[in-house]
Amino acid sequence: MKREKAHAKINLYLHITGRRDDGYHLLDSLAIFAASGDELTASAAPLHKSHPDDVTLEIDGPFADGLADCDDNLILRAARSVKRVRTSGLASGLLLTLTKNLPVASGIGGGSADAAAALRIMAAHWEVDEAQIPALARELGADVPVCLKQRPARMRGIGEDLSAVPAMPPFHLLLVNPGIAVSTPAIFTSWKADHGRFRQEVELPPAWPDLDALISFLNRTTNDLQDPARANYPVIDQVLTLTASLPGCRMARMSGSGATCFGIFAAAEEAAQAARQCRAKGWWAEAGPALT
Ligand SMILES: C[C@@](CO)(OP(=O)(O)O)[C@H](O)COP(=O)(O)OP(=O)(O)OC[C@H]1O[C@@H](n2ccc(N)nc2=O)[C@H](O)[C@@H]1O
Ligand SMILES: Nc1ncnc2c1ncn2[C@@H]1O[C@H](COP(=O)(O)OP(=O)(O)O)[C@@H](O)[C@H]1O
Repeated sequence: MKREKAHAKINLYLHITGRRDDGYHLLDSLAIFAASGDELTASAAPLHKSHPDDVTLEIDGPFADGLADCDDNLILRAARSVKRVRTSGLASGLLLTLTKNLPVASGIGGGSADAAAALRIMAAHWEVDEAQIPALARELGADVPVCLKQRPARMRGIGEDLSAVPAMPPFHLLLVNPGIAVSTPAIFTSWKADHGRFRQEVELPPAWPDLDALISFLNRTTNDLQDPARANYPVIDQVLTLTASLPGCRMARMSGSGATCFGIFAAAEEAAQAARQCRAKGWWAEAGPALT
């Protein structure tokens, strides 16, 4: 049995720097990963001639219902991509079980992280040239490449142009989602309708020696998708206001196209206490170390 964690991706900042002819937006974003995540387990299964993907997917966990209407899970799309590039026949199929711990359509790339985890598992299980995996990831979605390694990275292009970032100090993340699913394309469209202006790329410092340095850097950045998301979903304002007010919170911001917001904390216990207070509002909230 093989087990892979599909960690939540957090955009610490997200600037829109341009737009391609196909409508995709060019980004400059600093992505990191949280301890929270989905889990994907795989075990070998007999081959079924009738099953086109040689993969069977079962879904459990607290947010499994959020995928009930999804007729083409990114994990199965990843399986079909791998099938195209496999170099040999199969000795066995795969039974995959996704434990869906992350809210769906929530700005923390859960589906992308699941797809990347599936690519890692299937590349190891079947004979696949590792060098082909990044191209498959790019085809599956703009956020999938960064989720392959799950390490802090600067994302440019539409997300596929990845580069290393200065070392980060350790810190703790609070993730809060008020229970609404947000459509990524709709938020990009709202940004445009709101006359969003393209930004210059950010200049990264050579290092962030401590959390104060990281916070003061982040305070000079923004998430360009936050205002359009807040305008569409006022509850995001409530999440940001509460998160920012909780003891020990050094900054609060929305991730990706929302609605999940994050708080940055120096101390684990303060982040854990903040999560309890957010859960008392009926929101999903988790706290844990940032994977810096
Ligand atoms: C906004 C971000 C920031 O990391 O995160 P999430 O909110 O999804 O977590 C990502 O760029 C989302 O990546 P992902 O969710 O994989 O996007 P895709 O499936 O490739 O694209 C969905 C749709 O979003 C829009 N899109 C996506 C990425 C991008 N750079 N520009 C875009 O305009 C397009 O309308 C596209 O049709
Ligand atoms: N394994 C998966 N987990 C989550 N969403 C998935 C998955 N497979 C397909 N999807 C679809 O992808 C969309 C984006 O989901 P997700 O990655 O959770 O959000 P976001 O792009 O906001 O970070 C959802 O609307 C869902 O229908």
